[in-house]
This record gives sequence, structure tokens and C-alpha cells, in this order.
Amino acid sequence: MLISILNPAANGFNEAGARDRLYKAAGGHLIAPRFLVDKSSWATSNFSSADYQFHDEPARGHKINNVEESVRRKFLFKEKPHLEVDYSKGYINKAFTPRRRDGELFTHEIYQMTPAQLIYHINAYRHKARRAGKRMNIFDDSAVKERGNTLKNWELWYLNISQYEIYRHDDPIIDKLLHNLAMLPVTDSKQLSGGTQLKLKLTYSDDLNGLWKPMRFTRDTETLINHYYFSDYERHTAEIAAFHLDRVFGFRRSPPISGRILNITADIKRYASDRFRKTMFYSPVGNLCFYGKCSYYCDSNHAICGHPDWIEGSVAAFLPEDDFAPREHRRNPWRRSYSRYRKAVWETEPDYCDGVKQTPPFNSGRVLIDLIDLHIFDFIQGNMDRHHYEVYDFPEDWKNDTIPVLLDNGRGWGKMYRDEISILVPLQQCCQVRYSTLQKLILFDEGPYKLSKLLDYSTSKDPLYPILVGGHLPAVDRRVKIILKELQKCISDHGWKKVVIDDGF
Ligand SMILES: Nc1ncnc2c1ncn2[C@@H]1O[C@H](COP(=O)(O)OP(=O)(O)OP(=O)(O)O)[C@@H](O)[C@H]1O
Ligand SMILES: [Mn+2]
Repeated sequence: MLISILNPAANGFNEAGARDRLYKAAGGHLIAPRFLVDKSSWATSNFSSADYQFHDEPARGHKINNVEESVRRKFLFKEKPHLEVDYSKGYINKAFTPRRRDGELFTHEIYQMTPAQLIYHINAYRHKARRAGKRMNIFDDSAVKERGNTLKNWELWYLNISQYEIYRHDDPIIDKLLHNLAMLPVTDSKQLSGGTQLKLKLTYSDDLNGLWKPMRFTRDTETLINHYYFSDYERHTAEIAAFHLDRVFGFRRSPPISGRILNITADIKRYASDRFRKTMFYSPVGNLCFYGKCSYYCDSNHAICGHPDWIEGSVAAFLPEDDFAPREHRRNPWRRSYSRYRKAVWETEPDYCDGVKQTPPFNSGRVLIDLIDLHIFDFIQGNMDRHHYEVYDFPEDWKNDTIPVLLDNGRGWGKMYRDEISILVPLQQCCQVRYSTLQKLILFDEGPYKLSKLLDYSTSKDPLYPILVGGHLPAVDRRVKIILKELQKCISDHGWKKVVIDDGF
């Protein structure tokens, strides 16, 4: 008995299951993360967990029918007054107040919408007016004609990857693909060489490939404050949350990513090379563990263990192989130094952006405002690890007129109560933002649903829901406000015209 108390695993205790039960017992409401928080990791910021809990959140599925309700909700969220975006000052008022002529994003109807409808609405926004991007055309027409309706889900997805989006806003295949990633039998798995942490390339019964990253610890475990971002563990939930954040924003720059539970014996050990198999062992309580080969945390002290051999992870659908559609790794000008002793130039040089603005490819087209979108996305998830980003350099005539593909988000969502302002430095230094991104931020702040609500709804489709627990959801609403505050400062300093760039996207 004593042993089973001291050692939860011996008791068949399953932390994820316990959390689910807790969650359900609370009627699906988020529970205060009091018992999870290590106060030593709190930031010097003014926030405390108590201010950002959901209090009387309407039950899930509750439909908000009128504006009053949304105002009432504002009080329920107990926002700190000093964080309020000031929508009332002079021309900033004009700039920040959603107007009818701003297009279809702010309509009367959004107050009648369910979260699902609003997410669809954000994704459909401007798709008619926008320049249509060219498709990748990785299958030639004859192959498509020949196989017609026998194309697999992932092939249908590939057909619609285009210059400006990884999937179409109305493509019904994406939800099917997410389901495939979670459910189809695995027919092969290989440890992927390269990269810092252990990951597997899965093959499914329909030949779809996926990049799988394991769960290392529970969802409420926060990053150790003395860990640098480059040695931080990756989180499977961070990968899943990033896909949903990208989708809620209507960017559609991330491949589909889903939760996936594997059986270590049947899905990993069976296909493992001898070398990999040698890193497998049974833990003292009989769980099957492995650690593989990689440059961080691939040793027996950092093994990944099953329960007893089931394990959660995230899986990203593989983008088309490099032979068809090569991607180019681009260095992020605001990358961190990845040294414990040196600072990066942008950290000490306030005019750093002026130089970047004159340097190709950032001196023309969409590249710079895409990068600012990317840092807004990273700020919301607290991801400091954006050293490179990837773009398709195919077909050649896309040149720089294409999106950054959002991959490798495993190091986000490490901190609930600390907002890493330095991720916003490109925005602060360049003082530019894409118009539609600004509109979406205002919508998330003001609209019928907070970003947290939309994100929680979107992730609820994942088999491993809840993905974001404790303070993570309230954190995204706080961060939206911080971004809006920064933009408001930019607009006061430089004027609307210089700051807000409307490129039709
Ligand atoms: N969905 C995907 N489809 C195809 N390739 C992918 C996909 N996701 C990631 N990759 C590729 O796999 C490689 C490793 O992935 P990822 O960056 O997520 O892992 P990592 O361990 O963090 O690597 P690194 O340490 O180099 O940042 C990257 O080079 C990336 O281009
Ligand atoms: Mn990485």
C-alpha cells in the first residue's frame, strides 16, 4: 500500500486520466491551477494567477446571442484595468474601432455565431478579394484524372497546397486528415536523424507520413526558469496548440497536427532498428521506456516511458517530400544568440529594423510583415526558439511572394504567468503590422469570443483534449492585449499609414 502511494505508477495511476476526470467533474470548466504552480517561476510582472482564471464561464457550447452578454463576459474575465486597450483616444479611436467599411470581418452577425462559425468566418475573410495563389501542382494532371476519386486524403490535401496557404479555408479534407493522423494504423516508424530531440517518422496504412513527438511530462509542468530556450524540452501539446492557433488566426501556414497515442511495443519497438532497440528498457515499475539517439536528452536519465507501453504524442502530417517541393531554411534576423554569454545584435541595437528593411528579401513584398505575423504568433505561445523559418522556393516564380511555413513549435507554451516581451521586439522595432492581423487581434480582444475561447473550442476536437490547461488559456488573452498596446504605441508615434499595412491578405 505504502509503495503504491509513493509510486503512483505502481498503482496504475494515470495522471492524464486523473486530470480528465477532474476536468469532467468540474463540468468542463477550467480549474484553478493553484496546486500546479511553482511560485518561484513567477515573473516580475503584475499578473497573478487569480486574476486570470475563468470564473463563471458559460458552459461549453453556450451560445452568446447578444452584445450585452459579451460585455458581461468581459467582467467575468476580470481584466486588469491597466491592461485595457484604450479604444477612445483621438484618431486611435477611429483606427481601432472596428467599422463596417473595414470589410466583412466585423459584421453584426458575428454576435450570433458559435465559436466554430466564427473560426470559419475568420478563415473565409477576404478569400474572394485576395489574389489567388498558384497551386504547387505536385501531381501531374494525368495522374489525377486517372485515379480520380481514389485519391487518398493526404493526396487531396497536397493538391491544394498553394503559394499563400498550406490548406484551403474551406477544404473538408483537413478534418478528415486530422482524424487519420489520430486513428489510422501505423505501418512503420523510424527515428528521424538530425534535430535536437527525439522524434519519429511514422508511416500510416494509407502511406501518409507523420512527424511524431513524444509527451515528456504533464501539461501543467512549466519550463524551468533557469533553462535557456535552446535546452528546453519540447512539448507535444505545444505542437498541437500551434496548429490550432494558426488556424484560429486564419493564417493556415501550418500543416495539420493532431494528438496521437502510440503503443511502444506495437508501433515503435516492432519497427525499431537494432541501434534504437538497444535504448529500450523496462523501468522499475514495469513501464516500457526508450531514449533513442539525438543531441539533447537522449540518454537513460531522460527516457520516455509508456504507461505501461501506451504513450501520448503529437503528429504533424508530412509536407510533400523535398524532391517534389523543396523548402529553404531562412535565418530569422531576430534569432537569439543561442549562447549563454553573448547577446544578439538586435538586443542592443534599437534601430536594428532599419537595416533589416533594406536587406533582401525583407525590403520588398510580404516578407517583413509575414515575419511580424510570425512573431505575434510566437509571442502568444511564448516560443523563443524561432531561429530559422522555412519557405517554399518552388516553383521558382513564387520567389519571395509566399508564406513562411510554420513548423517546429515544440518549445512554445512553457510558461503560463510570464509573457516574454522580447519575442515582440521585431514589432516594437519595425512598428508595422498587417491590417488583417490587427483586425483579428481586435476581434479576439473585443469580439463575441476571446481568443482563449476559440482556441479551447478548436483544440477540443483533438483526441488528447484538453491541450492547454491551467493558466495557458487566460495567458493568450493577456498577450493579445499586450500586442494591441504595443501597436497602439506605434500608431501614436508614427501614424496609422506607416504602421498598418494592407496588402490584401
Ligand atoms: N510536417 C513536416 N513535414 C515535413 N518535414 C517536417 C515537418 N515538420 C518538421 N519537418 C522537418 O523535420 C526537421 C526537424 O523537425 P523539427 O524542427 O520540428 O525538430 P527539431 O528537433 O526541433 O529540429 P531542430 O533542432 O533542428 O530545430 C526540420 O528540418 C523540418 O524541416
Ligand atoms: Mn527545433
